[in-house]
Amino acid sequence: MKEFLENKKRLNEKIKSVFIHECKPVIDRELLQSLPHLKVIANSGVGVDHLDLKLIASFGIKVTNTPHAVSDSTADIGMALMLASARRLVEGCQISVSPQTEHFAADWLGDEVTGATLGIIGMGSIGYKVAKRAKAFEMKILYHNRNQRKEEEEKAVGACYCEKMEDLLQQSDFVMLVVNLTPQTFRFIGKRELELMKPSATLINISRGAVVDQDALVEALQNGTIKAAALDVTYPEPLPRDHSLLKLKNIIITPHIGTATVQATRKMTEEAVANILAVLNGLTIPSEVIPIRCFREHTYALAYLL
Ligand SMILES: O=C(O)[C@H](O)CO
Repeated sequence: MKEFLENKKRLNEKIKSVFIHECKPVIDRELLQSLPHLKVIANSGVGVDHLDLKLIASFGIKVTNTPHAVSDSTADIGMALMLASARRLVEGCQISVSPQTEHFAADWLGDEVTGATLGIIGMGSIGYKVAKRAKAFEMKILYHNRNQRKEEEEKAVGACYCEKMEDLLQQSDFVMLVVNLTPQTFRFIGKRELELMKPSATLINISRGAVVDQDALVEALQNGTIKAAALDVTYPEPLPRDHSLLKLKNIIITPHIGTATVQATRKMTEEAVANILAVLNGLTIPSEVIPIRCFREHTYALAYLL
């Protein structure tokens, strides 16, 4: 145990120095070579686009994530962004605190989500939680899933499957992105896709910033191709202060807070610990991430095991 703690301290020192120098710990070949006893990288969160899974696997190191812990809080952020955008909550808040409040126009109107069509792109566990919430708001739900049709989930929430994403884009009042970032979903929503959307539609992104072509989004928001956007994720994060997206009025941007709740943080830690213990004890790993083609940016947590 003493040795374990000493090694952990040494690892923490190493990781800390990477944080200090680069503001994010890059898990590269050099770092992995310097950690010959590393057994598992336990990611706190579901997205692993920041990890080079093949490289890590080539060192015999396991990668795990926490898909169950994040689904409620991330689905809540999706709903919060949709409602805030539809009801112009941020603008309303600004009007309330501005000295010009008395000039508040009586025709200042938002939209109701009740009865509107929500198109969910990516019906994984977060997408499904979004659909359950949208059902309670009496929305019409469409979904597109690249891998497989989810018939059970479809029935449970009364969702309609769109085999072609184009159909979903053309019919939805709100389009919510809930896909993983992979080479296949990189810039998944570009000029063409935005042009397929209704001019009255809103794009909501709770997945990863790079899923959207941000230049095309700026253009679409400036020229009225779509009505508004609500993003919890951008590329990069945070956006440079002079970025065009930050100058637009018809956008809400939050700083990637999908999992930033007390409850999700506790659940992520519990899930990560369960994963680590399973690797240590040679048991079935609750949430192992199998290497596929992936993106790599940074990582959140490392577990150093003897
Ligand atoms: O991937 C996740 O779970 C969240 O976006 C936190 O990074």
